[in-house]
Amino acid sequence: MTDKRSVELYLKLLQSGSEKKRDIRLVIVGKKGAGKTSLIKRLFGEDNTDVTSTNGIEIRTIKCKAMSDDGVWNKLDGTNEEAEIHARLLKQYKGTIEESVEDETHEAVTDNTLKTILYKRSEVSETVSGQSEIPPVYSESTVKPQVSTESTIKPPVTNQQPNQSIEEAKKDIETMLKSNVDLHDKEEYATLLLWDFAGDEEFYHTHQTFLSPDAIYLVVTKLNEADDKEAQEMFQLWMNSIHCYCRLDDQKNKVDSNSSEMHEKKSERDDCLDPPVVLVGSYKDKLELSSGEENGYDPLQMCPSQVKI
Ligand SMILES: Nc1nc2c(ncn2[C@@H]2O[C@H](COP(=O)(O)OP(=O)(O)OP(=O)(O)O)[C@@H](O)[C@H]2O)c(=O)[nH]1
Ligand SMILES: [Mg+2]
Repeated sequence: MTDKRSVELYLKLLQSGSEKKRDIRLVIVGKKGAGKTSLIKRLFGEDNTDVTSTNGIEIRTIKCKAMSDDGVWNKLDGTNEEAEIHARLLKQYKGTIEESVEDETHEAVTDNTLKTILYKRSEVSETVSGQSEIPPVYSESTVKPQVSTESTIKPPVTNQQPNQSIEEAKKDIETMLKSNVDLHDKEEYATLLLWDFAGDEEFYHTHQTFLSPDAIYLVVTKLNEADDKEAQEMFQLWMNSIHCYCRLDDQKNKVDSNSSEMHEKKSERDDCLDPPVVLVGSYKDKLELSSGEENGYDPLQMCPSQVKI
């Protein structure tokens, strides 16, 4: 961040390609001691007998593989970071690699692929800026150096010679091509991010920074406190905070104090809660049920009646 030219270059390069985001952020919120961390541990089959209170936000990253169409995510074990990076980069050039494999030796594949990648890169830089502002990686035999005195962005200051960069790029691509990435693999790498929030009120002023519409929320509430006014207010606070960040248009989401209008809008909102919230009732073991309730127990009935969920 201290090298201004590198930042500009990086921002320009970001415009030269796009990728589908396959991350899901699951945010777990609720009042202090509601059982958020215990719930996560339980969901992942971990021991939850000795849980300590969360400080700030604890983030867990769970790597998965997912088919784009069936919605099933399978958890991956071990480190797949390198394979993931290789797959993400090579799949962009699937067609080129396959064409090259058909008529060339492995050596030529690398050269052709590299040529195409480099060519595409300089082509993009022309398209984006109207002039060649991004200093392309080049090789004497393929693409001519395009960094001239007219370039508005100079290459970042490094000790590397241009040929050194191209050699390193070649080596990287060779390594990737040898890494057995299955270009026909229909499953894509995906990441589940679990954000376990601390329930302390001291952290509530940070909500605006961390709550976003690009998440699914688990709101944890103690079932044995369903009649406690303070607990109800806290629960409502979480629901309101989350839905401050919805994406649906204002008309559908605005909670109008005018009651007749509110009832009309309420039914519309019922169908399209956004971002999605899953309500989890904890402390079921501490519920004192009367004899009639024991068999027909409905956790949703325990939710404070005036709370919109
Ligand atoms: N009896 C009972 N105890 C629970 C239940 N869930 C959690 N606890 C206990 O409640 C205490 C607090 O649980 P945590 O999981 O740390 O709660 P938290 O919501 O993560 O708390 P903070 O991180 O401080 O906001 C722990 O001692 C847990 O063992 C439950 O369903 N029943
Ligand atoms: Mg916790």
